[in-house]
Amino acid sequence: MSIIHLPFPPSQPVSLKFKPLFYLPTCPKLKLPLATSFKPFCSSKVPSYIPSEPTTQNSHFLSQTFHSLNSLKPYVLSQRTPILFGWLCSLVSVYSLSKVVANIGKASAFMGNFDGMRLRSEGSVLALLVLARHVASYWQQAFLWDAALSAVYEIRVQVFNKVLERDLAFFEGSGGVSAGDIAHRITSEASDVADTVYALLNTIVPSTLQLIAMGMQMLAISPLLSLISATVIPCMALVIAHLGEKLRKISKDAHLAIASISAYLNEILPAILSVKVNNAELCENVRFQMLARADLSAHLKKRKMKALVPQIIQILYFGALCILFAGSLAISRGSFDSCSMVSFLTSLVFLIEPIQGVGRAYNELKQVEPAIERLFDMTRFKSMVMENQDAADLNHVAGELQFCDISFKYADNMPLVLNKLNLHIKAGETVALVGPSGGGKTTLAKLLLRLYDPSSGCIFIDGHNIQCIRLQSLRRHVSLVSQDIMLFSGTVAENIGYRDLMKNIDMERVEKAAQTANVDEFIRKLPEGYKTNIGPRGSALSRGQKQRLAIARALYQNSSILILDEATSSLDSRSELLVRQAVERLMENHTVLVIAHRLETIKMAKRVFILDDGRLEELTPSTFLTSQYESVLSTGIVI
Ligand SMILES: Nc1ncnc2c1ncn2[C@@H]1O[C@H](COP(=O)(O)OP(=O)(O)OP(=O)(O)O)[C@@H](O)[C@H]1O
Repeated sequence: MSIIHLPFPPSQPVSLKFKPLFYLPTCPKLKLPLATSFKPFCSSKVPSYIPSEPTTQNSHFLSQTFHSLNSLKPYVLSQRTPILFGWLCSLVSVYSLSKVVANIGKASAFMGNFDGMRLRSEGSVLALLVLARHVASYWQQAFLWDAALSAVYEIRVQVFNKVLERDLAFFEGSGGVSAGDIAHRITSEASDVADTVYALLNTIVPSTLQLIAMGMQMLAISPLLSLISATVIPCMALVIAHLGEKLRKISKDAHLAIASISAYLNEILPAILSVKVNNAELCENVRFQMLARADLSAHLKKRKMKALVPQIIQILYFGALCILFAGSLAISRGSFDSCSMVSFLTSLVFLIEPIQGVGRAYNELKQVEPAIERLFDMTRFKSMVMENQDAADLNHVAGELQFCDISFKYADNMPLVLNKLNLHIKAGETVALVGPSGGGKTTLAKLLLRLYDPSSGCIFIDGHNIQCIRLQSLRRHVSLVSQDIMLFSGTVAENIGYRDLMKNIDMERVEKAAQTANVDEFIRKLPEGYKTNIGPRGSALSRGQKQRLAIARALYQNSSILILDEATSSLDSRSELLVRQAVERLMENHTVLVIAHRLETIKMAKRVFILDDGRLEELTPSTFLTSQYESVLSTGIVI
């Protein structure tokens, strides 16, 4: 292993469980290892992979608990049947336990009198009762887990559904939430919610039943002793509430720390090629160590607190038990027999058990509150791209496009990307958009698909304002072949026929689209032809093959309007020819808005527009190929 020599003396070892690769000084604020060369990442705080969230720390902790419980309520109520069965089982379990407690005193008396016969019969009754308690307890847990996991299944599905409904702005831009963070909330944090729902369900009825049953037993034996025992409960409740609140705050940091790791990994692993070619392994290692270190510290704090809470409760519990035990002995002298004494103390032990259970459930709820907030936060939003109530479906679209006085900026504090832009494209026409990088070409395409709405101005398709067309209908008639090719894990056929993934993919149409896109020959050479899996994001394919597959998908969709955001990177001449032929066929019978980067593509267009600084200017093909050719080149078109 090579040793990395850093330009400063080693100070503090990175105290992780694995062997440290190198030693780094500590970032004082965070107690994180800091390499001077990586200062940008940790000059003041851990790199943020999740956007800062609205802080709710000032609101009252009980209102947060109610808020969290309110969010869970409809999902838990939908699981009434297993919950009721679980609670019925808990009734049987508690009934058996109270009988055990009552009989155990009698059994101890027969044991003292050496009455073998009575002892045997009482013993078998006790054994049956114990068995009944365990069987009922098993079914209680099985039913309540069923309810908790099913409720979280419903939550997951609903949250993911809402995430899909969110505007594109939620996922991109400087305030965008990273895919890793969303994945973490829906997977790991939702699992924590299931544990809490179970703990709550297991507490509400079973613990209350046990508390009542044991309390009644005790009251029947000695009301005075029971009253003294009852004073312990509010004291323990106060301590548990205080510790629970502390745990909630610590848990929030732990949730954010692990979500940051997840977001980071989701960003870096798909870009592993860039990491390798830039020799950035060391840099990424340090970045990961910083995030892992922050997570280590946050989780250690949480675990320590979680370990401390039961200890404090146990000490209180045993302390109270000892005092009560001594008190009971003193008071009981002469007031009730030893048999009642055994029953009273056994009831007391089983009375404290549900109190501990309530404490545990409360702590579970407190530590999962941040996860519940983060999960449901994604479902509370007001969409910026709204569908009009009277929006209509378009059955047939010829493809005429009109952009009228379109202005747009991504946020109020950002500059205009498009500035009073006007463009008219006739049905079936191919128009090329060229211009410098960042000129707003992709933004214009996003507006046409209503991924964003313009700040002012209107877009018309066949004379219909797109704000009056149902979103589904609009996106059925407008297809996008994006520069970032959007392929998924799955077979070639599923990728081409993506639109019909939930229906029956029409294989005849898939093959026709593939032939038109010049990709059929290649597909047939794959080990399983159209059934070959193309790997994550189509990683088993070359760039040219991916592009042609994306074109085949657009052809399969058969939309009247196509937006082709041409990839900037050049291909070898054969692949280029195959892609160009595919694009040419794509242009037949479609209205095509091509964001062009190659001269060959530009030549295919009927009209060429340059989009620069938010303004649009038409270039005639003759001027484009002569006098303005150089200037267009200098604006960033790759030929
Ligand atoms: N989600 C976003 N949030 C904020 N600003 C954005 C967002 N997307 C793009 N921009 C900004 O809007 C401007 C136009 O971007 P756009 O992607 O439309 O340019 P483009 O002409 O397509 O560039 P290229 O040819 O490099 O793809 C750029 O300045 C860019 O930084």
